[in-house]
Amino acid sequence: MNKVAYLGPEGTFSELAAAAFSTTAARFPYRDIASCLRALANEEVDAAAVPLENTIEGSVNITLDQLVHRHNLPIVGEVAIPIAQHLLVHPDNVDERPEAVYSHPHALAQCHDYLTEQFADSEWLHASSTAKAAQEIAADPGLKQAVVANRLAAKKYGLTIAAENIHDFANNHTRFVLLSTKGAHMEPSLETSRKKTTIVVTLPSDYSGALHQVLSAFAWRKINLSKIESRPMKTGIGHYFFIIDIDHAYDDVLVPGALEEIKALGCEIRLLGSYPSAVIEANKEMEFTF
Ligand SMILES: O=C(O)C(=O)C[C@]1(C(=O)O)C=C[C@@H](O)C=C1
Repeated sequence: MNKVAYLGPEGTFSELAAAAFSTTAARFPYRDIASCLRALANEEVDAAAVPLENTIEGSVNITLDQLVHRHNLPIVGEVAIPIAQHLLVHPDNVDERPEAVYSHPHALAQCHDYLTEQFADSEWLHASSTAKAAQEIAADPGLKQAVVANRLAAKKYGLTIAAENIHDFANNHTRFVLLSTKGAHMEPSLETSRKKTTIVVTLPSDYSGALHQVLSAFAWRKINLSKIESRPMKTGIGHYFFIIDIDHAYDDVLVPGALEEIKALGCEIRLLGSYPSAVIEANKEMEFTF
């Protein structure tokens, strides 16, 4: 893989994930997740590294919805990386109380308890990414705002860490997926024996027990599912599809039979990918490549 798109600017968690997927690929920052996926669809890049789910805040809906409704971009790898959120301030403002806290909405949500305790009276402002907030605050000390971002962003934009590890739960990880239409794959050092398959299931119609029947096809074969989530089909209230993560490869002995059984029930199945899945533990230094 030569070029990988990520949510920029430099210093986001997405850039850390892109570097974890490949230490050699050139990293290309984009202004939002939809632009990363468009760049891949338009073949400006060979791959995109985008967040899918966080242990504290849950799914990144924009990624799920873009993958289901807008594109046909296969998932070729997954890595869960540790997320340590810090409070950063401009070095000129270390002795002042910040007038607002600025960051990506997911980062603010991961620090909700801390921010409620420390900054209940301040405004919490949304940025397009953690590093974007850091970049803007670094450029204008007059703003007197604090930023929630990682250590890499502090270093890159010359901000001071005023408080460390402000996320509300210790085990904070975000799952990122690598998407590619060009046969890109993740760093061999990350490859584990764990394989996962993600499918989108649409039920034929809303009748009692429909989802139960789908789940039974997995249950009696003892196929473990690691996630099931309903998302709106965007066609009307009460219309949902299900995104299901299966803890096995697509061609694993019992999986094809389960999927055939679900199709025989009249369900539509779309494969989003079958891929190796890795976890980087919290004690591993993530900024090693920068
Ligand atoms: O803003 C960033 O640094 C990102 O990479 C985005 C993002 C997200 O979308 O959840 C990624 C990981 C963290 O959970 C917080 C923010």
